Amino acid sequence: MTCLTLEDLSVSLGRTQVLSGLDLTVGAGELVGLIGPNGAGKSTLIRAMMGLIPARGRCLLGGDPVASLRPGERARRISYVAQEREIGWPVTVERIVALGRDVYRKAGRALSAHDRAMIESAIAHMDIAALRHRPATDLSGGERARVLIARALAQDTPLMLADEPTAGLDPAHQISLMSMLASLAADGRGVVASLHDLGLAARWCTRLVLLDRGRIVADGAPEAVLTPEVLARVYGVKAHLSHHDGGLIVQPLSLIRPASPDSHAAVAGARG
Ligand SMILES: Nc1ncnc2c1ncn2[C@@H]1O[C@H](COP(=O)(O)OP(=O)(O)OP(=O)(O)O)[C@@H](O)[C@H]1O
Repeated sequence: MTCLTLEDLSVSLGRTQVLSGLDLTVGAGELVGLIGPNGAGKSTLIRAMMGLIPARGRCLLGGDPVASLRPGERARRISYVAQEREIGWPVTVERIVALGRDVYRKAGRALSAHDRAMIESAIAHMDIAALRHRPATDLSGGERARVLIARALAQDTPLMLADEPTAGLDPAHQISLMSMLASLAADGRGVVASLHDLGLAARWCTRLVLLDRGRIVADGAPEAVLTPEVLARVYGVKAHLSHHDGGLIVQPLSLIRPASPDSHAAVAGARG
């Protein structure tokens, strides 16, 4: 089943064309890692998938144009973890996570037993039980990130879009988060996460989509996308690639040279 379809999607911000002619489908059961250098367009793409910025072409959510959905309907179908982790109000962590259930409740109605169960499950998955009564404004960056991911989890949507969800997390919480995203996908949801850590992307994602200067230059299994040639041309790095427990290990080692201007054409053959 397809969760999300992009057809010839392009986005301009100001006078700059940031995304150009993207075609992509995300299926139920996929954990798609969106990778690419700084400025490649990952956040812009996630925001366009959410219908938060105007785009040309089509972005369909289960067949419906995302821009046509009312905010409440969209929030029942996609959860979104933004790159920004600012929390403006000094409300408790528990209340922030509970906001994820607001999309299912009429204003003023009490939380149902199911709402409470989803909130508790999200709190447990993100290991924030000890923080639940703390004002969210007093938390560290990584703690705040885990609270905002828990809110998205509590939303319990068929598709989750997460913009750099592992940024600022310690290694244990990074692994625990990626494992949880993989279980969401294994349960039949679609998950798209932008990632800079190529090791995590290779280890956990079922598929990688590599963006470079607003275009998809590779799309496929981690082994097909993260080749030495692609890493050199798109990121300008030499990396050590190996296998452990049947999974790909990627460790960037050194700079080669900046990605060349003709990198789009050169790596086009890696498209899946
Ligand atoms: N409002 C804007 N007007 C013009 N250009 C913009 C605007 N917002 C973003 N951009 C440009 O769009 C490009 C893509 O930005 P985006 O944040 O999507 O990249 P990214 O891949 O998420 O980068 P990073 O890995 O650094 O977070 C960048 O070159 C950025 O400078």
